[in-house]
Order: sequence, then C-alpha cells, then structure tokens
Amino acid sequence: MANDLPPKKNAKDYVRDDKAKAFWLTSLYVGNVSGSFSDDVRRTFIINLFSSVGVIFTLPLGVAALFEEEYVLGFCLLMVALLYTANHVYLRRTHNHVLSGKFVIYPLYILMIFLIYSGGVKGTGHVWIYCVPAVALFLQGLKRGLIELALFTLALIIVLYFTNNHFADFGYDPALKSRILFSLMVVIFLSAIYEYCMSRFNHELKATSIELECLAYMDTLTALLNRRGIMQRLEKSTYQSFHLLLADVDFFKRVNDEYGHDAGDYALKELSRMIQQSLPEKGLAARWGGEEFLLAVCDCTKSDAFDLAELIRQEIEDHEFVYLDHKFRMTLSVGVATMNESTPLHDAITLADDRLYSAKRAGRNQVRAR
Ligand SMILES: Nc1nc2c(ncn2[C@@H]2O[C@H](COP(=O)(O)OP(=O)(O)OP(=O)(O)O)[C@@H](O)[C@H]2O)c(=O)[nH]1
Repeated sequence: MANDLPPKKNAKDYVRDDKAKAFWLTSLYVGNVSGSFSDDVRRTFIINLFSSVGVIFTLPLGVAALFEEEYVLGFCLLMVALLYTANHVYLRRTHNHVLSGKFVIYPLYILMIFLIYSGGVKGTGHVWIYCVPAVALFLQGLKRGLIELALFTLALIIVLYFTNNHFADFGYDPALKSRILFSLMVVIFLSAIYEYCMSRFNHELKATSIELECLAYMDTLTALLNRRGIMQRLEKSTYQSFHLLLADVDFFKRVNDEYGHDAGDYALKELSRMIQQSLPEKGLAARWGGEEFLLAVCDCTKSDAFDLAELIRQEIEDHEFVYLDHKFRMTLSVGVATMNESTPLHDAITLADDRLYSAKRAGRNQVRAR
C-alpha cells in the first residue's frame, strides 16, 4: 500500500511549486494578485484571459492566412494579435480593466464584421461570431452589452444583405445568411440570461457580504460599533495619540431585576443614543461589553477628554429613563486614559479599565483620569 502513495515532497519542491504558482498567478492576474477575488481582480483576470485567447487564435490564423495568400485578412488578424498583446502589457502596467476591456471588444466587433464580409479563410469567417455575445455582455454589462449587440446584429444584416460581400463566392445556400442571424440571436438571448443571473447573484452576494460585515463590526442592539469594530478602527488609526473613555453603567443589574430585561435593553439603546449625540465629530463610540461603552476622541487635550466624560456622566445622571409606565435613573462610572507613543493601545485600554474600577470603588457616578 505504501508504494501507492505519491512521492514525498521536500522543501525544495514546495519552493519550486510556489514559484510556479506565483508565476502563473502573476501572468494571469497581470500582477494584480491580492488576497481576495474582488470584482476588480476578477475583471482584470478575465480581460487578460480574453486578450490572451485572442492572441492565441488570431496569431496562428493570421500567419495561416498569409500562407494562403489572403493578405488583407492575414494583416487584419496579425494587427488584432498585436493589439491584444499590447493590451496585455497595458493591463499589466495600469490594471485599468475598464479601458482594457474596450480594447478587447471594439476590435472584436470590427474583426467579426470583416470576417463576415470577406468570408475569412475558405469561407469559414462566420463560425467565429458566436464568441461575441458572451464577451460583449461580460465587458459592457447587460444593458449596454445588449444595445451594442443589437447594433452589431444590425451591422451584420447590412453586410450580409446590402453589400457586395464574398458570401456567394463560396457556393453557400442563401438560407445560410438568415440561419447565421437567427442562431446569433439565440446565442445572444442565452448569454443575456446567463449574464442577468450572474449579475443578480453577484449583487445579492455583495449585499449579503455588506450585511455580514455590518453584523461583524456593529452591535445589533445599540447600532454602535462592537468591540471588534472599534478595535479594528483604533488599530488602523493613523493618529499618534487619542483618549479613551471607558464607561460602565452603575448597578445596571438592578434595572433588569426591577423593570425587566426589555427595560434594560431600552435603557442601553437610550444611553447609546445620548453618548453618540455628545460625541465630537471625529470620535468613536462602541458597546464594549454588556453595559460597558468605549469612546475614543482625538484632536483634544486630556483635560478636554475628561470634560467630555464628565459632561456625558452629568447628562445621564440628569436624564429620566421612561419605559412603559416605569421611570428610573441611572449613573455612569468612567475611566479615562491616553494612547500615545509611550502607552500603546492595549496598555491604554487596561489603564482606562483600572481607572474605571477605581471610580467604582470610590463610590461610582464619577470620572477618573488618574
Ligand atoms: N437588558 C440587558 N441586560 C444586559 C445586557 N448585557 C448585559 N446585561 C446585564 O448587565 C448586568 C451587569 O451586571 P453587573 O456586571 O453585576 O454590573 P452592575 O449591576 O452594573 O454593577 P456595577 O458594574 O458593579 O456597578 C447583568 O445583569 C447582565 O445581565 C443586555 O444586552 N441587555
């Protein structure tokens, strides 16, 4: 049985595999290799594939046409191959998939019209037009793609029926013209259904991912950031220094015990609203835990931060909470600390927590900044 197992890889094999993988990824994604398969990365990847497939087909067909002494056709195919190669380079340099997509689709329309007009190599030109709908709808989107495909079909009708094209030279039945048009319309219709389903699916996926992100970073009861949400913002913050206010409701258990859990929930929402209202423009507020809130303020002195904590504490002390026929009051204890070069974020949070509990021990309903 042991002989059936694949040979064990050593470290060098893994490094080689990784290099090969990186090479293919960098080539296909034209250097746009990010961790996520975002819409931009996906479009860059697919447009690069369209360009590469375009070169793979047009280059040998162009050379073959030259050998067959179809010089105009050969020249056109080689020009398209050159254009798609240049597009690959452009995409690699700029990652501008919007413009790059146009470099793919418009030459494709022109080439197809030319193939229908000239008949291509030995009258086979028309077999290539069925790749147009999928490419047009992907690159231009459903609405614009359908408009362009309608214009493309119109151009084909004109070329097929109203020009001195080379169709008759190959001995085709005249009915082939209408069959080409009808089958193209069927492919357009099927590609449009596919594109519609894909864009709806993508749209719903995006909406769900936004919703999930909100759930991951927001507290659903109070609509404030949650602990993960504020930590993410603070860790990413470019501010060298900011002040943290850690506030905890005093004897909140009593509200639940005396008036019920719903009254407790109402009080938390009302408290969050009041905190949010008092917050300066660039400040952040989060529900840190059950009845604990973390506020972060910047562009002010520590004394300003202390005054803000005192203002919030006073407002809450003065506020009468009314839930159904219950009226009650609540107070807050607050610990203030500063995050700066000498006190990193996690140390500042611990400091604010220590100060909060020293405010609790000192009798609650007060702010401590040292
Ligand atoms: N209604 C409601 N209650 C909550 C929620 N989260 C936590 N709590 C309650 O908050 C209370 C916190 O109680 P304690 O930790 O004893 O603190 P406290 O009563 O505020 O007392 P001190 O902090 O010592 O002043 C508990 O009864 C929890 O059930 C919530 O989302 N809704």
